[in-house]
Amino acid sequence: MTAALRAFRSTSAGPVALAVLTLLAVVAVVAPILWGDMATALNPATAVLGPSAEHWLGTDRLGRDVLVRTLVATRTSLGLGLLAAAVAALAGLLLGGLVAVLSRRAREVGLRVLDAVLAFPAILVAIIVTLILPEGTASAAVAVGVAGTPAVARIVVTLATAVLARDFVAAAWGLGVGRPRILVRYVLPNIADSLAVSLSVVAGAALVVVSSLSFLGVGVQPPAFDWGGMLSQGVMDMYVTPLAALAPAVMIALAGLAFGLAGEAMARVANPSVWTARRAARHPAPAAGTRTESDALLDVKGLTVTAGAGPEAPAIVSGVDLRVGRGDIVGLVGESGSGKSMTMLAVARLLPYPVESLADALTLDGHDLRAGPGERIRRLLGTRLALVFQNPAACLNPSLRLETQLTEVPRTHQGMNRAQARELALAGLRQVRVPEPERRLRQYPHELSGGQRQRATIAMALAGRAGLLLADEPTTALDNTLRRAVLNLFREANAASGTAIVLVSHDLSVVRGLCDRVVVMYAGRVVEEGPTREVIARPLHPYTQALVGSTLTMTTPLDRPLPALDGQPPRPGERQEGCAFVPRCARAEDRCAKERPPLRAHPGARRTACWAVEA
Ligand SMILES: Nc1ncnc2c1ncn2[C@@H]1O[C@H](COP(=O)(O)OP(=O)(O)OP(=O)(O)O)[C@@H](O)[C@H]1O
Repeated sequence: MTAALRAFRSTSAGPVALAVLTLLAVVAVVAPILWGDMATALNPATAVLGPSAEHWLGTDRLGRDVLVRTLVATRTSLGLGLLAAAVAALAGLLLGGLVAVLSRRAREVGLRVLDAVLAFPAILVAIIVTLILPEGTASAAVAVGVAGTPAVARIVVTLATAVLARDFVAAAWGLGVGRPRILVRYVLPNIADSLAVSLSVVAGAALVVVSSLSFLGVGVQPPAFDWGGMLSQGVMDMYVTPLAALAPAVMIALAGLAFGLAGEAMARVANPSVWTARRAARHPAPAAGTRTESDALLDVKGLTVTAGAGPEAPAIVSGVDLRVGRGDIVGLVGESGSGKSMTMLAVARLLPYPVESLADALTLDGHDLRAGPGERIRRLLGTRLALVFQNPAACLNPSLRLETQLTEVPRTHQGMNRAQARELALAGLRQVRVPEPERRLRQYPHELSGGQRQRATIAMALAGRAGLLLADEPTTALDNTLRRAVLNLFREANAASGTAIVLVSHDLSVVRGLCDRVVVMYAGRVVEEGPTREVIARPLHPYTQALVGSTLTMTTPLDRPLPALDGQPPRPGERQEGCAFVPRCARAEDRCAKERPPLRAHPGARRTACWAVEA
């Protein structure tokens, strides 16, 4: 069973929808074979009878068994509903896709036309189209499909417009990729999940509208019959045999509801953060926020991060220990892909799907964080942990003004009123040297430059006065002067409020200027750690030596190129048994490829994982 199907079934609506739809499908296949003749056989002698042992739901005015006819009508009703949904989906997809990739002005016109058509009730449009189309059972379904097309097209345009605004599509336009290809290769795959959800709801609605047409007498024509037609006839004998109307009505409601519930379950599957969070909560772990004995502010032991669940999932981070005391400033360095960001995201419980984590210990201020994103954990992380990410756009809500975002934490967690929180936000923006801070507060994130957005997120992180700041490449988007100013701010926050900081960087010079201690990661593991000055002055691990050797310092001779480390680190899933650095290591011995060196202690509070370094 795939993860998605498992997830579908794990929702409360999923199993019900699945069971009802399966039952309906079986009935649609089997009932016409078993009772097809019985459902149409006329018998005036048994007309309009109430329920009996022979006719459980009674008979209609032509003496036909209501239960048998209701079951046999399942095939026509479901078939026509699905046909209508398929027509609406296909035509809507084509029309919506076409409008979405038009030039901006033409798209606006297309949208207004769609909105105007949508103002007409779909059933009216369906009746008009039915009258135009040649008579036949499928005509009603096609008419309902045509009537549903503008609604699907509108959904497609809305979803596609959001994708078209993303950077990777802009890059594709820039490379000269044509409109049809943009639509098929770039837009459709990225809206498929949301679209699938909408289409299952459309299928339910289409079934109801097809039945309504038959009820009104313009849909399925006798001798063919569906639930809508049966309902129409049943209503005439409502006061004698109410079940003749009730049975098809219940089936229409049941099928419509099942499609709707399937849509809801699919919506939850399309948003994996919902169900992965639930699954995480089921992992055996201590109760949320349980206090432990650890005296460190952040204590991570044996952290493993995998790209997916189960023993086969490739390990991104393996057995990382990270201890941060109150007021400590720790640097986390390593090449791109070494797992620095994943370690940070695991601590903040923000790993993206399908990445998962396990740890022997994961405590913040003595509270166990492993029990998943419960309310207590969320409050704990919200008050004691602040985050600055590499990509500032990802941290700011595009639909809220800066003022709302910057004042949220002080108002929620520090009990400040609006004016006090605004003053604090202004001071924060001035500290990070954002020009015209009053005006900026009234602006939305898209009105700021990338560097200004980054500084705003730093101001936001510092405003919360959290005990621990996780900063992932916080100065990458900034020029040299601003970089120094931001690092000074971190230093001041640390000195004034004792804020502990974990600074993720691939730039050793940034770490050297700020951090007391440095942790070096390679291929998802810690390979060296110790006091920053000591590690940089006398690196023990061959990888750290290469890293230090390739960093520009005041004493670096400028007449020679900087030494660079050849080769690439192994990717997750490609890592071998022994030391992952072996293919690039000049000091590798036989043992290194077979046995992974453990992190061993060395004098001066240092640790390194290398067989070539004397213990
Ligand atoms: N969503 C994801 N699913 C699966 N693997 C992922 C995902 N995101 C990242 N990875 C993998 O995790 C590994 C570590 O990534 P991570 O972002 O932690 O590295 P990093 O050391 O922070 O690098 P950088 O300095 O480039 O940010 C990479 O090899 C990457 O391919």
